[in-house]
Amino acid sequence: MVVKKGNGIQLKGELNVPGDKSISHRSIIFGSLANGTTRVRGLLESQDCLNTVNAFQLMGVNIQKEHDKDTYLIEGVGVNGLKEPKKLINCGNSGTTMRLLTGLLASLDFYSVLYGDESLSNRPMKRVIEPLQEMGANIWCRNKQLAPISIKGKVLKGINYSLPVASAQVKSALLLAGLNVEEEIKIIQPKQSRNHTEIMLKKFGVNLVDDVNTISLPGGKKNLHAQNIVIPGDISSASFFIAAALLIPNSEIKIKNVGINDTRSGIIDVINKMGGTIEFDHIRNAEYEKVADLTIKYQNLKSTVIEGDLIPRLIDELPIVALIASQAEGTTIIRNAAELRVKESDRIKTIVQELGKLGADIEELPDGMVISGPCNLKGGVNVSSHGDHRIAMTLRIANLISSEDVVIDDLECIKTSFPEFNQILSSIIQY
Ligand SMILES: O=C(O)C1=C[C@@H](OP(=O)(O)O)[C@@H](O)[C@H](O)C1
Ligand SMILES: C=C(OP(=O)(O)O)C(=O)O
Repeated sequence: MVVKKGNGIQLKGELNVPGDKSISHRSIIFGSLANGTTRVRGLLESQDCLNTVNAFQLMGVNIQKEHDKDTYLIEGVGVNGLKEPKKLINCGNSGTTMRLLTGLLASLDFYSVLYGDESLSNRPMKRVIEPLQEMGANIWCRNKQLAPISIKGKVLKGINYSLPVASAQVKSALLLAGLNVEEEIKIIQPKQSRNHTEIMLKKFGVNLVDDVNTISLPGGKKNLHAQNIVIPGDISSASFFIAAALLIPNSEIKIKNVGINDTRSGIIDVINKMGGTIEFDHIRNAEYEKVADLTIKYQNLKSTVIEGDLIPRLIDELPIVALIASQAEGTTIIRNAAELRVKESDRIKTIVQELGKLGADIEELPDGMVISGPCNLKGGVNVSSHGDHRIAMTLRIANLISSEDVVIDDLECIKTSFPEFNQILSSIIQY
């Protein structure tokens, strides 16, 4: 039995994680499309979400932070009130910004161009472009599948579409296009993916039928009514601290106000399957999204199998789950997760490569990985985040449990989703 290391440190205390990234993007989008002023508390001010804010400002929406307060005010212009942007829209590193906007802009009567950084320029866009073209959209892009994307919006037809992959971004793109369509939009998903768009559309007063794997948006122009939104803490950001507390001896932390929507809480199920316990307090419903305070203590874990319906419920957490598995007793298998290959990096390849350099027993599968533990992470090497925020944060936690220091090439990319990551981590480390 290998002894897990915390290098003499432990994690203690209470913390809050910043607002949920998926819900933040959607608040900006629906707030901009509503009639009236939407107030958003706890918006995630990460680079990805700021790119969405900039996009709507370019299309004439007044979005401002209230002086000295944690609240953004969005003066909605109505579904047809956006103006043609005079500049190209920079989506940066954000797949959510690019895919959701492609859907929305396909049905609005003006010309626009979306582009992104090198990583985003290599991520698949055919998955949104193809069904939108089936609805009649005018969209052009590089090699018929990659950004930059040019759109000349027009009146679209309805669609009855079975998604080939369980993607919340594709589902949301079609629903956004559907806000301006006279016919029904019906989407059948192979597995349940995050449902924040469905929840928020209903909150803004749109009549939508959402029956687990079938979503129907009736035809006709929609009117969205401005709302007050309070954004829960992001469980994907929390997962790095959850992992650190589970793996570092004598740790005990409480993460307050975390969103635990069932379509996002797969990591909790996995920890339970590994024999671990996370305590939930003060479970409540904030604007249709479930929220709780989570207490996590150091504990011994065993291996498990992660597959099937669980995968979309923890897709962004799989890099940090791989690190947890490297410290659990036995062989953990992750499969049905080929989607990891088309994120900010090929996350199967990058996590296997980088945790492997630290000494983890980890192998690649075409659609996942096999990890045996517990293993002593030796560290003492240079590793790369590959410019991917979730790989960077996983390696930062791996550094805490490695015998020798790990040098990570690029930590700047963390600002994509979690600019306060280092500061919050430092605040709970005790020596
Ligand atoms: O809709 C969203 O907000 C997201 C959906 C997921 O992507 P896919 O839709 O590609 O599965 C996820 O990985 C991404 O971080 C955010
Ligand atoms: C995949 C992610 O985001 P996006 O697709 O929006 O770039 C992520 O945040 O891990």
